[in-house]
Amino acid sequence: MAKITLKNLRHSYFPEPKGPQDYALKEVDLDWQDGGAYALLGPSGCGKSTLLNIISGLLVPSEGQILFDGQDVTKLPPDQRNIAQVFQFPVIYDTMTVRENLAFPLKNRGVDPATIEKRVAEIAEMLEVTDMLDRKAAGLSPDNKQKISMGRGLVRDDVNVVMFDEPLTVIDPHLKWKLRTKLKELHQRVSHTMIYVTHDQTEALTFADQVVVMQLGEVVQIGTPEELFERPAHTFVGHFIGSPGMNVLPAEVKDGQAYFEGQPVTLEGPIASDVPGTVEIGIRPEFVSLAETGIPATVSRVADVGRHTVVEAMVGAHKVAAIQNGPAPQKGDKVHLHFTPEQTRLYADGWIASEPAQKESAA
Ligand SMILES: Nc1ncnc2c1ncn2[C@@H]1O[C@H](COP(=O)(O)OP(=O)(O)OP(=O)(O)O)[C@@H](O)[C@H]1O
Repeated sequence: MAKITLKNLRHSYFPEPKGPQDYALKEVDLDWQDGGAYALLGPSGCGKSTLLNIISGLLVPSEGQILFDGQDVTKLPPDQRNIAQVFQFPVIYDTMTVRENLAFPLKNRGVDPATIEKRVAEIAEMLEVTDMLDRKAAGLSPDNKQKISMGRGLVRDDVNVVMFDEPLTVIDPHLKWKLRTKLKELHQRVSHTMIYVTHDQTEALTFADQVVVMQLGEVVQIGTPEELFERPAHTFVGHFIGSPGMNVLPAEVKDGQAYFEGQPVTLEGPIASDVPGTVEIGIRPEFVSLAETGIPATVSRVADVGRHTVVEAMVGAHKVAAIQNGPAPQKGDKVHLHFTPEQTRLYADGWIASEPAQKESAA
């Protein structure tokens, strides 16, 4: 295993890129720590596959370097990078048994038969496929085939990184959660560096210790699932993670005070008195409550989603979502909204511009 460093990485599919819009990857500087469980999360077209292909060696970046434990591998072909990859669709040999499929990557590398037998038995036990070892792969269900495909990715213990590219695409929805949890457990047992590529926040947040969020060819935030939820560094992260996503509301700043629709709003911490660019307030629906006083609003929609109610209320022309655990109002009700100050952030041109709340000193 290795620490993977991406240094000043940029990639354009155009031979002569004219500006940032021509780059699929704009500027990526990243360290993937040895043994980490990472998710690469972002919408379709944000550059996830481009980044993955650069790490695996299928693509040489237009600019920048890839280092494995400090060694430059930018120009090395895939077979010299010692990487295991699990794709969207199972890559297994139908004519072989499950045992032969799992053994294949080891046999290919000349590993001795006793070690192969031991390792295959371990991986089969972890994936709960021991009873299938002597069955031909052709007869397996799609999810079992994908399990074997994952097993082939995990069976070698000498790889630098195991990369999963949307591995649950073919899996039935009711089995997805099972495999997702299994993968997390497998990471804890085999402790390989793993990179899990997905556009699905649930998959990313369940699997990863660190989530790398990408948008339009850029990394917008790297953090634990809690950090991404608690304090999104960019409004995109706030929108993309959470259900519903963060409210992003147009704001004004005068003399260090933020306003939404003319109403003063208390933020988590200090801001510069003159915040440049487009200014917005970000507050998650979990931290908006209906109160006696606050910002006047009219309820426009009430949705009971089981554990709680999502209330949408209009403040002028702007919709604000609030998660309510108590009695729900009705459509058309006049209400007041209260934003929890420690959870209310300011964003300038999309990026966070308020300071975190000052912790009281223990003096
Ligand atoms: N071979 C290619 N030639 C030209 N443009 C490409 C090529 N591959 C990808 N792109 C463009 O590069 C950008 C990033 O694409 P990429 O496939 O890396 O994104 P992604 O996040 O993996 O999306 P998806 O989840 O849909 O695969 C997109 O604008 C895409 O159209």
